[in-house]
Amino acid sequence: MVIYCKDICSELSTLLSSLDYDRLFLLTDETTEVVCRPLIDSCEPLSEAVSIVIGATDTYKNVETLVKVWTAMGEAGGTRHSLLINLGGGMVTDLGGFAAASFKRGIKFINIPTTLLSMVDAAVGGKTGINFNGLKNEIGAFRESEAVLVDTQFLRTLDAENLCSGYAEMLKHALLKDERMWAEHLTFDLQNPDYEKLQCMVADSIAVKEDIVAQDPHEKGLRKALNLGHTTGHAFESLALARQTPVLHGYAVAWGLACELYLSARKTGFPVDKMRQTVNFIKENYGTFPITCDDYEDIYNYMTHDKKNVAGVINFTLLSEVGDLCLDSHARREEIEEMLDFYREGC
Ligand SMILES: NC(=O)c1ccc[n+]([C@@H]2O[C@H](COP(=O)([O-])OP(=O)(O)OC[C@H]3O[C@@H](n4cnc5c(N)ncnc54)[C@H](O)[C@@H]3O)[C@@H](O)[C@H]2O)c1
Ligand SMILES: O=C(O)C(=O)C[C@@H](O)[C@H](O)[C@H](O)COP(=O)(O)O
Ligand SMILES: [Zn+2]
Repeated sequence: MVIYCKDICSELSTLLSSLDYDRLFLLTDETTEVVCRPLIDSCEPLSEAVSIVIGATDTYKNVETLVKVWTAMGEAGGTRHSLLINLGGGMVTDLGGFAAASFKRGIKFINIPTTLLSMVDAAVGGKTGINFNGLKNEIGAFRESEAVLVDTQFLRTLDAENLCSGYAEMLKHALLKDERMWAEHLTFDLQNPDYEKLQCMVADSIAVKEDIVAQDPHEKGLRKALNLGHTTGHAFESLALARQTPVLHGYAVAWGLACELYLSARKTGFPVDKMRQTVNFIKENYGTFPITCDDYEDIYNYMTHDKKNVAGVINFTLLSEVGDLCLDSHARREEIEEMLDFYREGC
């Protein structure tokens, strides 16, 4: 359930009074604790909440942080009837969601997304988890939150890079939806954003995700659409992590979209002019991820761990048109290398 808030404190109070719980926990990261928590602090039930603060950024979306959260909840008397509020970006909602899914075999949680990315994507739809063994979201569970409280006020303090990062997932949703939404997203001035317009676009973007998740919550089929750009994007993200120069998830997704639209044009008939327009938008707003032919082996190996794969075959989500999905599209190693050649030379 997504609740669009005009007054987040009163919406949160109403929600909390409708839920049955014994202890309340509030999970933040070191940044959201300082810049976002003040926006909800006057919500009266929060005065009773046990606060858990973890490190900020994706390097903390790991098992050590998860242990810290489990330990804090256990030591403060958490039970299966406790409730966790995740206040933060996708790192907090993914890790907090998984902590809630696993503590005492599962407790209730509420997501309050504070980045653009977590509003339109991470906080919605029930995918929770952590990075492990150098791989993105390697360990996790599907578990839906009780509610997602969306308040775009939080975006006021978000830096430009994280805004761009979230926008990449919005562009992905637009590519999945239709030509009107795609064109609207390519003409939006991301360097000088119109926040009022963005607010409407956020709601449209969430609607795309909610609609797909409602039809296939556990990614048996249709939900693989939401992974467009991610077979390659996650490989780039893991490679950057291994190089100890992490990149924001949305940037990796944008670069992955550029690659996978090329593959779509090559294999499933996606129109070349639309591929070029989208790739140009990505180049202008996200730059390029530096790779050489020497990285191909590592990138390919990361792709072999993608969760859409079956029996050793690497599966991509491709498009034959904006809004027309080709799920479970295979690509041979030579085709993947050709895609990476295009990326190195064309981007
Ligand atoms: N579960 C899903 O369906 C799903 C979907 C997309 C992405 N993800 C995951 O989400 C994560 C990325 O999420 P993210 O982009 O939100 O990153 P993030 O949570 O790391 O937040 C980015 C940075 O912004 C700071 N921040 C958060 N809110 C802020 C605010 N309002 N003002 C100022 N700073 C703020 C954070 O402290 C952090 O430093 C990745 O781990 C990705 O794998 C999950
Ligand atoms: O909600 C989904 O489904 C997605 O795939 C959304 C993605 O944007 C997100 O990055 C997700 O965490 C990726 O999941 P994974 O299963 O590929 O790890
Ligand atoms: Zn993503």
